[in-house]
Amino acid sequence: MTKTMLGVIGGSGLYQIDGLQSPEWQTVETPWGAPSDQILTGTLDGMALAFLPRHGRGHTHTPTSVPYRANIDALKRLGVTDVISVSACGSFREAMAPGDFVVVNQFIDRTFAREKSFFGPGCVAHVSVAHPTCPRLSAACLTAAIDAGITVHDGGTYLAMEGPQFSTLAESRMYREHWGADVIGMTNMPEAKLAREAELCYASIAMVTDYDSWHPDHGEVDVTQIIATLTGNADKGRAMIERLPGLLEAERAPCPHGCDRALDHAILTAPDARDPALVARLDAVAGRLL
Ligand SMILES: CSC[C@H]1O[C@H](OP(=O)(O)O)[C@H](O)[C@@H]1O
Ligand SMILES: Nc1ncnc2[nH]cnc12
Repeated sequence: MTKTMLGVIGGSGLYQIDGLQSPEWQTVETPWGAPSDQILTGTLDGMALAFLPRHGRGHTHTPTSVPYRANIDALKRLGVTDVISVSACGSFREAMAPGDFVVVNQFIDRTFAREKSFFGPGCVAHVSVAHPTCPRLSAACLTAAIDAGITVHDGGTYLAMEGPQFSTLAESRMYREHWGADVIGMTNMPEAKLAREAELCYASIAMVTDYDSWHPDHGEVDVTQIIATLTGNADKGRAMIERLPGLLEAERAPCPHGCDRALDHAILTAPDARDPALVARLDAVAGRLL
């Protein structure tokens, strides 16, 4: 049995968390370059936790420039078993109102300018992302949010766009009316896909900050308004995270949904045909099998 270690990736407005015992900002190097920032490690109610601000402290990374591979590799390298992704998002549903949380369980990936896999020529792998989030970890987040008094929606489809500009009105209407998306953001992809490749359980908690541009009564998206909503609700995210150690097993049984075994039958390249340099870079992500 492995010990549970939580990894929290904080999105816009969540650049640090308080209340950790033995907090330490650590520099982690990876074969994929530097993560977005140093990683804050410590314990929360006896459970090891690593926190990484996705855009860096000071918000220096754009959604496109976030080093997604380095971030996931660094968390895995530190021993993280379960990743909680916290993000801001726009809403396509009247009922998913600003300030509400959504436990995302599906994605439509419309990003196109990012490295999306740890694998490549010389070590080819195909993992399933049919169910891209971990139901066990998502259920714990849902309970934590309810316990923290947050209005939270159980399940939702997150459309990941490239950005950094927000959507046009026509795109917003198309995603909402024809594509069945519930929320929109710029960062959960390829993060979720990479977490699956790295055999990490992944849950996504999206905080609604706006109604994108489709809503007749709300006008267009305005980043000032988004930040105001985020700032006013930042404590909710922290309150949810604080409750997670009490809801997760300290000693981790194999994930009932197989997240931690995602690579079992995924690597296609024959052992003698593998590129040694790529295999070396995969030490943290796929060292279990390579
Ligand atoms: C601050 S508005 C746009 C920005 O906010 C979201 O970031 P994150 O997902 O990291 O919370 C959105 O995806 C954009 O990157
Ligand atoms: N409407 C929106 N579109 C894309 N990303 C967002 N992040 C917060 N609100 C957003």
